[in-house]
Amino acid sequence: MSEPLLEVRNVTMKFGGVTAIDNLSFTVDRGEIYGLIGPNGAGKTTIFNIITGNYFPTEGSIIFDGEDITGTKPHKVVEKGIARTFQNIRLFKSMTVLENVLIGFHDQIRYNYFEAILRLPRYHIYEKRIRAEAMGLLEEFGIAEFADYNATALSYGNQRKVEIARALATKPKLLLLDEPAAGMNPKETADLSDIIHKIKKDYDLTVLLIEHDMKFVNAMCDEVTVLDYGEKIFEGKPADAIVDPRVVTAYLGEFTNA
Ligand SMILES: Nc1ncnc2c1ncn2[C@@H]1O[C@H](COP(=O)(O)OP(=O)(O)OP(=O)(O)O)[C@@H](O)[C@H]1O
Repeated sequence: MSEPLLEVRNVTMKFGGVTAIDNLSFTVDRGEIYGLIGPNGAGKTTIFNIITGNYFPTEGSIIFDGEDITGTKPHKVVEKGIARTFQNIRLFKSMTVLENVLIGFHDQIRYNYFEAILRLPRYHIYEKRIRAEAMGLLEEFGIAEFADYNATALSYGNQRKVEIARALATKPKLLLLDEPAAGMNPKETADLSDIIHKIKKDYDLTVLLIEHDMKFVNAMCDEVTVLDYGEKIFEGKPADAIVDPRVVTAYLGEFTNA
């Protein structure tokens, strides 16, 4: 039986006179890969920002794992088990690939400041364990050989993998991916969808993703919600979305080449 992990309940978001989200509700079940699609400006990123606590909705609520998390601060949302990646990759440019992933482990570090300064045994034990876990993630993503490279020296596709690895380091139950395939070539996109399927299984994840690439959505998602001007115009299987007249009209035939 399906069990809800994330519920977006009657959410409205207004920015001055602009209604970015209009009374939106949808439910993401545990273990699902759920897609949020829609033309530019439809409100997809705004919904991510509400889920992650970056925006407080004008109306409505966000229920995660049975708890109302509406308005919870972003770092607390991460602690509750929601991690995200961004439309424009956000890596620490002056850090190595490994250091970027280590940042994701930050919240789990159980030694205090003095132990760190004095380099006491507990510090070393945790540091070693965390580095091994971070390297394990890089291996899983096939980028361990670049661990000591500067993050920005990697190809776009590999930088995206580093960003997802960093999100996974926070041990999320729900992973939010904002246009993960944007800017990738077909080979990188195929590679990415294999990885998302694999990590979903290995880490017992639920995934909510925003995407424009309908081929990718079709290959990835169990279910989709289509937004247009902040309103839900379709909910169901991706294969049904691309033949739905309201969806086709909203995209003005963008799918014909998908
Ligand atoms: N902080 C903000 N202040 C004012 N308006 C905003 C803000 N954030 C988003 N909007 C507006 O809300 C609407 C939805 O934007 P949003 O970025 O969520 O769309 P999107 O579906 O993610 O688009 P894209 O595919 O281009 O990323 C747009 O009209 C946008 O201009």
